[in-house]
Amino acid sequence: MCTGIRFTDADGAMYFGRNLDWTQGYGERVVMTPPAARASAAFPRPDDAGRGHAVIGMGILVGDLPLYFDCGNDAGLAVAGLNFPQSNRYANEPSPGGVNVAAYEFPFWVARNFSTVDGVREALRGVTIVARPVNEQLPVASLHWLIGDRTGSIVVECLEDGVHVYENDVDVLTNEPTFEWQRVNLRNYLTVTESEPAPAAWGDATLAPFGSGMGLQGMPGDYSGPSRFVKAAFVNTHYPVQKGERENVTRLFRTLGSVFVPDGCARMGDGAFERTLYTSCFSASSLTYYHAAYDDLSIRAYPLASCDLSATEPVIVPAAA
Ligand SMILES: C[C@H](CCC(=O)NCCS(=O)(=O)O)[C@H]1CC[C@H]2[C@@H]3[C@H](O)C[C@@H]4C[C@H](O)CC[C@]4(C)[C@H]3C[C@H](O)[C@]12C
Repeated sequence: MCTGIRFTDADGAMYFGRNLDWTQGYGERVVMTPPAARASAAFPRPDDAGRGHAVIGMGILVGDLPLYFDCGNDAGLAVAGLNFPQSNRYANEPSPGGVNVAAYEFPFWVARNFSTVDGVREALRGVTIVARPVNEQLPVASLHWLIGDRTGSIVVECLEDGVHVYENDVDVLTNEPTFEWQRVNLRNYLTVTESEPAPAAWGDATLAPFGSGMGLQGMPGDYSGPSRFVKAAFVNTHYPVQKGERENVTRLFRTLGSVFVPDGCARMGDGAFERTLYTSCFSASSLTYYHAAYDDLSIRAYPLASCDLSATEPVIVPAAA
């Protein structure tokens, strides 16, 4: 399970974040890729030459290649990959003469080369996303992606008939099934409300609400993809707009906290429990990546401005003091 969200503050600046729900980590760290770094691309592409956006996020380094789970860039664009194992169909082979991107490099390709969701949407018309493993130890991960900037967010899914790009008017993504299904399913919950219900008359009996929060009776509380989608969509679209970095980071962590997966509740087929290994937040206002791990309640900040942007290869970023 994983959940991604996006929203904007009172000044229109974007905050973007995710819960990474899984059984084990991959040795991931906060990685910053400076503008001048050259990372080897899986396929020859016009964007190979020259500089790109500075990118910061959670990932692993394989040689000179940053494999991001989620990241943001110096233009305020952010992207996150979430598990999508049943519906996902990447292309098996690259398309000759076209722009090909391996699934493992997709978040980096997006954050490296684009400044806006509009730019990504436009570019994706001609892109093939290819099922290519990183190496023998790191096979293909079946994912779909949430991509956001100050104007909104899109979801990218590879289905039977190719790459789909969906406008995301609730700014939330979880896991299976498809985004289209999850968006239609929200209509099952249109009667849930933040308001306290009025007392009801049942014959001679008057039934008074127990208190506030009862309007959400019927809101699912389990940890499945559809249930987390509904809950996160409700909270994300009802949380009052905030002003200020601290207030918006709080908003992001509290919203994702509403779908946080504690240990012992979601067992996988292999017997291990999934839990929210970390929650991250990218602030496009301050260009800071924030991170909190499952067993450490403090939120650590990694400002892009504190990184050595003149470096020539991706670097692991220590938390700011
Ligand atoms: C497992 C992660 C997604 C978490 C998630 O969505 N959980 C939901 C589980 S469920 O469906 O609801 O059961 C994904 C997100 C990013 C993925 C990683 C990134 O894509 C980077 C590389 C890519 C390589 O191909 C595989 C290793 C890997 C290091 C990936 C491992 C794993 O698939 C990650 C960490």
